Amino acid sequence: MRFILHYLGHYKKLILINICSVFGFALVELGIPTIVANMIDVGVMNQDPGYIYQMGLLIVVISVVGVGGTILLGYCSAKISTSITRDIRNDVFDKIQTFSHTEFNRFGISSLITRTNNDAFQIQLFVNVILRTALLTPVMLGLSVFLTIRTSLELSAILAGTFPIIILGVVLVAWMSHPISQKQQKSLDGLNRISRENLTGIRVIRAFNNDAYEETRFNETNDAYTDHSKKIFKLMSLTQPVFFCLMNIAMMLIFWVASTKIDAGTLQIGKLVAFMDYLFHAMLSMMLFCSVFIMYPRAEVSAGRIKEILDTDPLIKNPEEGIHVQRNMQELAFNHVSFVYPDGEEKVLDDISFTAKKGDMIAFIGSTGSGKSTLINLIPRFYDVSCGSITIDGIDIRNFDLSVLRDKIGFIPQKANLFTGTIADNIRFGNRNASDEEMKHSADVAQAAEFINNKPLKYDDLITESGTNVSGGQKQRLSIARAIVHHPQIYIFDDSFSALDFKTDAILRNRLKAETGDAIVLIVAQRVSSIMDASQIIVLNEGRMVGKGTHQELLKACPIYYEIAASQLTKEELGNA
Ligand SMILES: Nc1ncnc2c1ncn2[C@@H]1O[C@H](COP(=O)(O)OP(=O)(O)OP(=O)(O)O)[C@@H](O)[C@H]1O
Repeated sequence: MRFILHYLGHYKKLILINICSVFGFALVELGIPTIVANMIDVGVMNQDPGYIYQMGLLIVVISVVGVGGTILLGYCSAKISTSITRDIRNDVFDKIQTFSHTEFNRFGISSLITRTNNDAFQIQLFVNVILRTALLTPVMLGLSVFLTIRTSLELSAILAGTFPIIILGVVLVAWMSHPISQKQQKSLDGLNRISRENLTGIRVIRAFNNDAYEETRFNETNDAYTDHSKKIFKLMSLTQPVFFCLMNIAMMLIFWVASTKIDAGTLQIGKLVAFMDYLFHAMLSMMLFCSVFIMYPRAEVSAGRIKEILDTDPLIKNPEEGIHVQRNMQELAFNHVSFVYPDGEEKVLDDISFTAKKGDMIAFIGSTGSGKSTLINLIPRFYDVSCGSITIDGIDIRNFDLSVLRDKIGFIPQKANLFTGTIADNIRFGNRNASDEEMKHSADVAQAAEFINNKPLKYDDLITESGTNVSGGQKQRLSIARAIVHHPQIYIFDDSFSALDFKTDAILRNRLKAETGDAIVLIVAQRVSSIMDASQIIVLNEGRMVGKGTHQELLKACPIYYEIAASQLTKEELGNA
C-alpha cells in the first residue's frame, strides 16, 4: 500500500478534488432520504402542498449537484488511476533500461512484460476502485450509521449484529485470496512466455510438426491460469450472496420491529422510509468497501512484483563520476581477463591478454562455445570481467561513463536485430543526426544499397516487426550500415558476415577497410577467408587463448588454427600461405 501511496502522492490536488466530490456525493445521497422523510411526516401528514413543492425543488437541486459530483468523482479517479499507472510503467521501463543481461536472465523477458503491463493494470483497477469507492464508502457508512442511530436506536441495534459477521467474512476471503493471486500472476508469466515462444518460433514449430505438442503446452498453462482465476472469482462471488442474505434477514427483522412500533405510535412512517434508505446506503457502502478489501491482495501481489523490479540493483553500474572525456582513443587492451557467468560455475574465459592499437583489425576464431561472443560482450560491459581488466588507453572501462563507453562502440551482433519502422529509421538508429548522404553512404558500404533501391519505397520501405520481411543477409547488411553511420572508434563484428555469400563478404570487407580508417576492428568469424588479412588473429579453445599472430604465423605455430584453416581452404591456398 505504501508503494501505491507513494505514487498517489504526485496527484495531491486531484485527490483533494476527489475527496470533496466524495463528501458532496455522500451528502446528496443521504440528504435526499432525510428530505423525503420530512416531506411525508410534515408535508403529506399535514396536507401542506407548499411544503411538498419546496422539498421537491430541493430534491431536484440536490440531485443536479449529485450528478455533477458523480461526474467529477469519475473524472478524478480515472485521471489519477491512469496517470499513476503511466508513471509506474515509465519507472519500470527506465529501470529495465539499466538492467544488465544478468537481470534480464533472472526475471525473464516475458515476466518483465507481464509486470510492466498486466501488474501495472491491476494496480490501475485497484486505485480506480479505491478512489471511487474506498473514500466514499467510509464516509457514507459513517453518515448512514449516524443517521440510522439518530432515527431509531432500537432498529439500529439489529444492524449492529450483522456487521461483525460481514467484516469477519471479508477478512477471511482477503486472507485466502492472497496466495492464489500470487500463483495467478506467476501462471500469467508462464502463459506470456509460451505465447511469445510460440509466435516467434512458429516456423520451427510448423517445420517439425509440433503444433499439437505446443497446443497442449499452451492449454496446460492456460488451464492453470484459468483455475487460479476461477478460484479467486469463486471466493469473491461468495461474498455477495452471503451479504444479501444477511441484509434480507436484517430487513425482515427491522420491518417486524418497525411495524410494532408504528402500531404503538412510537415511530412515524416517514422515519421508517428514511431509515430503510439509510440502511440501504449503509449496506451498500459496506459491500463496496468489502469489494475493495477483496481486491487488495491482488493489487498487493502486483505491487510487490513491480517493486521487485524497481528495487533491483543492477550488476553493471554506471560509475557515479564516470569519465566523460571523449578522446581519440589509441588502444584497447585485455589484461589477464577471466570470466565466469553470474549463474555459472566454470570459467568461460581464462587469462586472456591482448592489445589492439588504433587501426588494428583483431580477429577471433575457435570452435563453437570457445568463448568468442562472451569475450566481445565484455567490451560494451554487457557483463563485467570476473578477473583482470579491460582498458582503453590504460583506463579501466568500468571507470568510463557507460554511455560514453558505448558511444565509442559500433556493435554488430550475431543475430541482427531490426526494429519496426522504415529502412532509413533502422540505419539512423546508429546516429539520429546522420544526413541522408551519410545514411545512404553507410548502406552502400554495407552492400545494402542495391537491395534497398530495388524496394518500391527504397529507404522509406517499412521493416515489419522483428524484420521478418527481409532476408538474414539483408538484415546483417542493415545492421552493419547502422554501425557504420555511427562512426565508432571500435567496431565489433560478432560473426556478422555469416549470412553473406562469399562474393558480398569479400566486397564488404574491402569497402569496410577504407571506411573504418583509424578505428579498432574486432571480428569474430567462422570463415578463415574473412580474417586472413587481420593484423592479429586470436585462437580460442575452451575459453583459453591457444594462439595469437598473423594468419601465416598461426599456420606454422598453432595446430588448432591450422586444422580450422585446412578444413576451409584449398591445398593451394594453404600452400601459398
Ligand atoms: N548467458 C549465459 N549464461 C551461462 N553460460 C553461458 C551464457 N552464454 C553463453 N554461455 C556459455 O559460455 C560458453 C561460451 O559461449 P559463447 O557464446 O561465448 O561461445 P562462442 O565461441 O561465441 O560460440 P559460437 O561460435 O557458437 O557463437 C558456452 O559454453 C556457453 O554455453
